[in-house]
Amino acid sequence: MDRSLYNGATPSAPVLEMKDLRHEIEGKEVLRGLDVRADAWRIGIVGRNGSGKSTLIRLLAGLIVPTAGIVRLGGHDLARDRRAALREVGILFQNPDHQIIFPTVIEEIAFGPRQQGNGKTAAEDLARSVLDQFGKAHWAEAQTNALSQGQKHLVCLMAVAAMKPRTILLDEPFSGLDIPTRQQLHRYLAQYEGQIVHVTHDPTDLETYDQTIWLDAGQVALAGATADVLPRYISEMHRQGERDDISDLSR
Ligand SMILES: Nc1ncnc2c1ncn2[C@@H]1O[C@H](COP(=O)(O)OP(=O)(O)OP(=O)(O)O)[C@@H](O)[C@H]1O
Repeated sequence: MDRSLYNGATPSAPVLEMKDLRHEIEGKEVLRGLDVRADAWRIGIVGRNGSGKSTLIRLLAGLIVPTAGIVRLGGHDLARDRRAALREVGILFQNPDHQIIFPTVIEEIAFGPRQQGNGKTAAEDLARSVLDQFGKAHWAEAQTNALSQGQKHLVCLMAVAAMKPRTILLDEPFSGLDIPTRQQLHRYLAQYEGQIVHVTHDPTDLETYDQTIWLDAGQVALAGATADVLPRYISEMHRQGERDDISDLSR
């Protein structure tokens, strides 16, 4: 893969770094002292519902400021350095309807490059080249509201890719999609030359990933090579599935 295109003058992946990272929401400590360093091109974040995954993704993207501690991506504190954020990071959320704002595909994809300072024609040229790269040149004038959910996800991915961030953060982007659509979107994602940090509770999403961080109740249960972390996560999830903690209202 030619990673030099993606703001990546360096051949190494951006480093995710957390030092005693803490975050409270409405008085509840959602993240409780995370100390992690991960530096692969493909990083997964797994954990049960409510373990703090989405909060961590928002902190990494700089969308929220931590209550205490340090969180950096590629050496940047993105909550404080919004210019770097625009260049370094793109984020894909679970629901594409919350992300798509323009009536046509080309306008949607050209929006990010416009925000980055490109003129209208240059931004549209960039958008067309991304559509071409994904084999979707014929989608340019399509109405975004007429697309299927899977197609909308792909438009969001292309819109993020058009900004060429070094890192794309994915927050459970494929939940609710059927298996063939998920497989196809995974193939498109695999083509991305930049770094991908993918939050999911589904370990099958991460089988090909290099490193995985497992969050449990706002703390790191385990972090390291996916080949080590994932089997232990799966067996613990099965063990917990035998119990009945769904009835526990303190979670
Ligand atoms: N806006 C909010 N107000 C109150 N509590 C919140 C808010 N956002 C998150 N929380 C709480 O913070 C904790 C972590 O939530 P978060 O969404 O980060 O977890 P998650 O691992 O992404 O969960 P899921 O897999 O269900 O999306 C949960 O207990 C949640 O109830």
